[in-house]
Parts: sequence; C-alpha cells; structure tokens
Amino acid sequence: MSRFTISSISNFVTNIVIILLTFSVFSCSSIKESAEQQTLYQALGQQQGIERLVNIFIKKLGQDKQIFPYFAKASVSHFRQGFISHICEASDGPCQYEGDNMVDIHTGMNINEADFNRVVELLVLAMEEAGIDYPIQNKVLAKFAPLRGEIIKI
Ligand code: HEM
Repeated sequence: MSRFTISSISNFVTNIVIILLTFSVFSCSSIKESAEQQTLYQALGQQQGIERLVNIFIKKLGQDKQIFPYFAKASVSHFRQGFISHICEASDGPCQYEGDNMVDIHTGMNINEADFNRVVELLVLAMEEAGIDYPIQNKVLAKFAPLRGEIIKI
C-alpha cells in the first residue's frame, strides 16, 4: 500500500494553503503600513515631483484668461520658487518656506471667491496631469483650504 494516503495528501495541501494565506496577510499588512507611513511629501514624488507639479500649474495659470492678469507683472521664477517651498513645507518635506505670509502677499490683489476657486481648479487639473492619485490630491487641497480666508479680499 502507498505511503501517500488521501488524508496525508489533503493534510499537505491544507498546510500549503495555510502558509500561503499567512504570507499574503502579512505582506498585505506591510504594504498598507508602508503606504500609511509615507509623508505627503513622499507621495508627491519629493522635490522632483513637486517641481514638476508646480511647472504644470504655472503653465496652466499662464494660459488661463481669468487668472493670467494677476500674474502679468509677477516674477514667475520668484513665484515658482515660493510655491515649491510652500508645498514642500506643507507636505512635511525637508524645506522651510521663507517667503512672505499669505496675507501680505495677496493683500491688494483684490482676489474674489470665483478667482480663488479657479486657481484651486487649475491646481487640481495640474495634479491630474502630473498623475497624482485622488486621495493625495485631497490631502494637498486640505492643506490649502484653510488659507482661503487669508487670500480672498474681505
Ligand atoms: C491656496 C491658494 C494659494 C496659495 C497657497 C498661494 C501661495 C502663494 C505663494 C507661496 C506665493 C509666492 C510668494 C513668495 O515666495 O513671495 C504666491 C504668490 C502669488 N500669488 Fe498666490 N497663492 C494662492 C492663491 C492665489 C490666488 C487665488 C491668486 C490670484 C487669483 C494668487 C496670486 C498670486 C500672485 C499674483 C503671486 C505673485 C506675487 C508676486 O511675486 O508678485 N494666489 N502665492
């Protein structure tokens, strides 16, 4: 009689299934943990990813009839640098935004609600074009939403 009975084969198969299930549970939980441990800065692709996003954003600001007039006399390179370090710091990256505060910069521009919303819309379109996932887009927007009151004219 063979040493491999039906029951020993089925025990063997059961053990393999248990090992595979255990492995997949552990690997899933470690993937989940590493995604949760990522800072927003890392999720945005760090310095390189943020620079790429801001370049796309600036292109969109420059092409937008509603918003371009605000930037007509601004220094693009100064805005670019300031916006990059602002996003970098807000996303817990290794940078410190050293520009003026949001109220001082935007006071006198008479920015209304519709124009603020349009700039946010252009930022979303830029994130879309940069291939940034929706949950990450929402985290970026959550960082900027509280600035609304500092930027829109009272
Ligand atoms: C959450 C929304 C916004 C954020 C986080 C933001 C942030 C910034 C930052 C970081 C700078 C660069 C400042 C520096 O380094 O000195 C800047 C400049 C500027 N922002 Fe905003 N901004 C926002 C909304 C807007 C809106 C809605 C407008 C106009 C419709 C606007 C118009 C400008 C202009 C024209 C400059 C350039 C000023 C200059 O250098 O002459 N911003 N903004």
